[in-house]
Amino acid sequence: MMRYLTAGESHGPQLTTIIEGLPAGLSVEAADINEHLARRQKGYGRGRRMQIETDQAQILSGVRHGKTLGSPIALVVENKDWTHWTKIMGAEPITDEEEKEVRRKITRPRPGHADLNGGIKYGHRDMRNVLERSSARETTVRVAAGALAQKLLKDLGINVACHVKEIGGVVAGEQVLTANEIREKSEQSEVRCIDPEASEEMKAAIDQAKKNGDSIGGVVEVVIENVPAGLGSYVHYDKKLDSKIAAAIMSINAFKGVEFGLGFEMARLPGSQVHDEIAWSDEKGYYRKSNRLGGFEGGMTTGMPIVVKGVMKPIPTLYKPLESVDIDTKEAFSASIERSDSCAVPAAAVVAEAVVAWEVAKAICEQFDSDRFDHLKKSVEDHRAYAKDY
Ligand SMILES: Cc1cc2nc3c(=O)[nH]c(=O)nc-3n(C[C@H](O)[C@H](O)[C@H](O)COP(=O)(O)O)c2cc1C
Ligand SMILES: C=C(O[C@@H]1CC(C(=O)O)=C[C@@H](OP(=O)(O)O)[C@H]1O)C(=O)O
Repeated sequence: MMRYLTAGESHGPQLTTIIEGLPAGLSVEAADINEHLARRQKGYGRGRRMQIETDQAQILSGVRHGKTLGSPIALVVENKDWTHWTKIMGAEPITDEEEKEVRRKITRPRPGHADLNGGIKYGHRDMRNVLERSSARETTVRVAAGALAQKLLKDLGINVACHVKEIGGVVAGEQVLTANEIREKSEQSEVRCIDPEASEEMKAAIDQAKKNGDSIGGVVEVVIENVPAGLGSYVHYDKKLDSKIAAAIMSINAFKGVEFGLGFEMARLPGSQVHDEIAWSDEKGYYRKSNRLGGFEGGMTTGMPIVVKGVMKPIPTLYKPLESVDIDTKEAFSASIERSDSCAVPAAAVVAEAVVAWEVAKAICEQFDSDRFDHLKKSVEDHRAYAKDY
């Protein structure tokens, strides 16, 4: 089974992930990962931290001469910012005097961040201990793990893309494009949006929010094309692949909702305008005449593109902070102000792409012969041929 763990604090020395279960013999190089790390760092609306970091993955185990070994893969990404935080974030004990000097204790929790709940849960009186791990800095290594999943999918002929549909109420116009076209067009936009006019309006909305000391959220979409039909299962609740993808999206910091295909609009439409008619052709085998369900029926892939959206709430840290309470004095205060992004929706789209790719790759490796990549490829090809003529 494919799985990974991550470790690391936002201002600690590095982020680490250990990834297990990828087949042996998959071609992988650091460049495959770094491409996605760079994409995640980009995007209009990010704060100063992204000018400090240049995220690069070091592959420490599990890959030899450009091929996976089948053994656990350890990846690390350094935090360049660590050099400014060694005393504040170091593991070694410090004296009371040193602590007074270096500590930036957080006692005024930010509404919408993990500060207060995390402090109560773990008994921390300095909510920096919560912030450091609840920070979306951790998504760096999730994108690194997702990059390996994306490499596996790519080598099986499965294309993955993401783009931004909405920021701060500005909605991109609808376009019918392939995953590769979405990737190409969205990468040309500073907000990762395929509609150039909406891109400019989104940037203006971000500027305005920043000027107001406020933040804005939005909607991202992930598209995965050429997925084999029948991934996942209907036989048990925990085997439904759409539910795993939904959980993966919801696990991204600040994500509050998920939709497949027409999503919540389905509530307002009759069945005849929601379900996708089934057809068969010599060339394609079974297909759907539309893809309003976003690639899933019964917790299983239909073979049509997976189309999933996630909504990101506005960033919680506000330069004009909301009211909060100091946990030492219980007095009302403005919440802490930390260096912050004003909008991270374009970056979050890349994270969404990575976590969805991971779930799809994992489902493939669970369903097919996956100790060796060459066997996996053959097994997927055989299944495609079988499903076509079923
Ligand atoms: C890519 C990305 C960047 C983020 N940047 C910030 C930020 O600069 N400041 C902030 O307060 N929250 C930021 N967030 C959101 C917080 O991490 C998130 O709101 C927090 O962990 C609380 O979790 P919840 O919103 O899921 O409840 C970011 C999220 C993502 C995905
Ligand atoms: C570091 C990243 O995002 C961070 C996510 C984040 C948060 O609270 O989630 C807060 C900010 O961190 P800092 O306080 O160091 O400026 C963001 O920059 C990153 O995406 O790599």
